[in-house]
Amino acid sequence: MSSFEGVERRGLMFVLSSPSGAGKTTLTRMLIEEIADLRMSVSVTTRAPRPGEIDGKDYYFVDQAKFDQMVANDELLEWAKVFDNCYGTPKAPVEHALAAGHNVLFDIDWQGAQQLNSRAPSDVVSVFILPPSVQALEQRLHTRAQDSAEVIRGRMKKAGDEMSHFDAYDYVVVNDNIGIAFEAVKSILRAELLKLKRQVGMVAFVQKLRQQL
Ligand SMILES: Nc1ncnc2c1ncn2[C@@H]1O[C@H](COP(=O)(O)OP(=O)(O)OP(=O)(O)O)[C@@H](O)[C@H]1O
Ligand SMILES: Nc1nc2c(ncn2[C@@H]2O[C@H](COP(=O)(O)O)[C@@H](O)[C@H]2O)c(=O)[nH]1
Repeated sequence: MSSFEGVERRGLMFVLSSPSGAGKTTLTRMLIEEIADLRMSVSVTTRAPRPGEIDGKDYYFVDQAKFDQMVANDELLEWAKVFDNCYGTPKAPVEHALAAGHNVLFDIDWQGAQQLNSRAPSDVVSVFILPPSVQALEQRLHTRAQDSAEVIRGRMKKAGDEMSHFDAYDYVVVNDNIGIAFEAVKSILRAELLKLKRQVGMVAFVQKLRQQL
């Protein structure tokens, strides 16, 4: 448990999903920079690193045998096959962060969000990020300039499938202007952190206030 203005709080799992290129990596980086007490969950993947990606920071890059071993050893909180590669969330760091009262941020697909939701429904807050248009989505994938034309075509093909799961999320944000989308996502997180059920020390806090009257 952590403490916020003297009141003990329970950590939450904040999940962002979107079709590839809608902007969740950008938003997660902005959130981590600005919000204290928020820890990024670093996933394992069998995908090859993109230029500039750092092992242990952006992902843990592993081969299929290592990934399968992690699944068999129950080391992943959730995992899924996305665009022909495997991705998963290492369990131990998330459990340690939550136990220490931190909030944990996840950039995962709809299958992972579904698995987290069924494990810990009251601790998960999920946000689906949409692009303002299909043209903008494709443009962003090209501007990012980190995937081949073939990979981009594949991701655009699957964007519709990913988007069809928007209604399983708690919130939906259209990322047109990045500043506005960031403010929206931040407001969601701040409001969720103030929910009474997460401020587990509030009963004691109010009792103390009343005793002083
Ligand atoms: N509101 C925005 N307007 C214009 N460009 C944006 C906006 N948001 C993000 N981008 C750009 O779009 C590209 C894709 O964004 P990002 O990598 O964050 O997407 P993603 O959803 O994490 O994709 P993936 O699922 O493939 O990892 C990046 O180059 C990013 O700088
Ligand atoms: N279910 C999970 N999905 C994950 C995880 N880590 C990332 N992802 C999702 O995969 C796609 C592709 O990511 P990219 O980095 O190759 O562009 C994207 O939708 C991510 O959100 C994970 O641990 N579990």
